[in-house]
Amino acid sequence: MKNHPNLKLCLGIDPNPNKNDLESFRDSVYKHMEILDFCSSSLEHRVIKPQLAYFLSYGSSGILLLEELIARFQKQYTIILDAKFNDISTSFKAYLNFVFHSLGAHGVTLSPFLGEKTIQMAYEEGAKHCGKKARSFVLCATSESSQGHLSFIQSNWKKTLLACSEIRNEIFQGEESLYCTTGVVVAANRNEVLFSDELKESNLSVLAPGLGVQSSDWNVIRNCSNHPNEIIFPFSRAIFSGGNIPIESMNENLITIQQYF
Ligand SMILES: O=c1ccn([C@@H]2O[C@H](COP(=O)(O)O)[C@@H](O)[C@H]2O)c(=O)[nH]1
Repeated sequence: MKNHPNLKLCLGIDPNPNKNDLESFRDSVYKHMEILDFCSSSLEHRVIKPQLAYFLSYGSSGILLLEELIARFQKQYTIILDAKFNDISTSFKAYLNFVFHSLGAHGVTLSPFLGEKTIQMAYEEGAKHCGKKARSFVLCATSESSQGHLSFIQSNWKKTLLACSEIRNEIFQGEESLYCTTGVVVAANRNEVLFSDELKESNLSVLAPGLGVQSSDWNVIRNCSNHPNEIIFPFSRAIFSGGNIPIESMNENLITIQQYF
């Protein structure tokens, strides 16, 4: 990590206990928090990515726990809510209020399906609330995607990159210190996009999920060491295993992964 400041390890918060009850979920969330407490001084880049779906599945009790987690770690960490939100702009504004105002997260993942206006809103709202700490990521090339009729959605990834970088240039008008707040999701197993000239020239920040349990080739991290973009690699199950393993094992997993950075 010290040698490659563009590469950032992100702790993915996906609490998913084997037992399907609120008490087990709460225990799992608190185990994640224990590691976050422990890491808040030792990790060089402190980025976390809570997956909204797991919290939502416990209704209002899950959301209360998410609020607690974000309030507790908001200062030490950059918090990206993995929610993949979008809607028409009036409704999307309410999603953004939830992320940046009610929760106090620093960024969100969003779908580009409804067009440029909502991407602009997400990038602007992030910078307005969190300045340089903001990070919002538009889905571009995901770790799972259609191989059938719907593959057209992602086959135009170059246009997604172009749209995002043009929106960023338009919003920030050369204020380059804010460029890092705007990004795209390009999964770590999407080499054709991750190592493309288009992505490198875009200067967009990259959220690259898909390592850990989804792929065993963690060398992609080292292969990115000369990449010009900021690349954030989230690891969830490979560290926390949904919260189903002892804290000591989580720590060991984290140490193994850190060696790749
Ligand atoms: O393309 C994508 C976009 C998002 N995700 C999310 O990232 C984590 C991955 O968890 P791991 O346990 O590290 O595999 C999860 O929350 C996904 O919803 C993704 O995997 N791929």
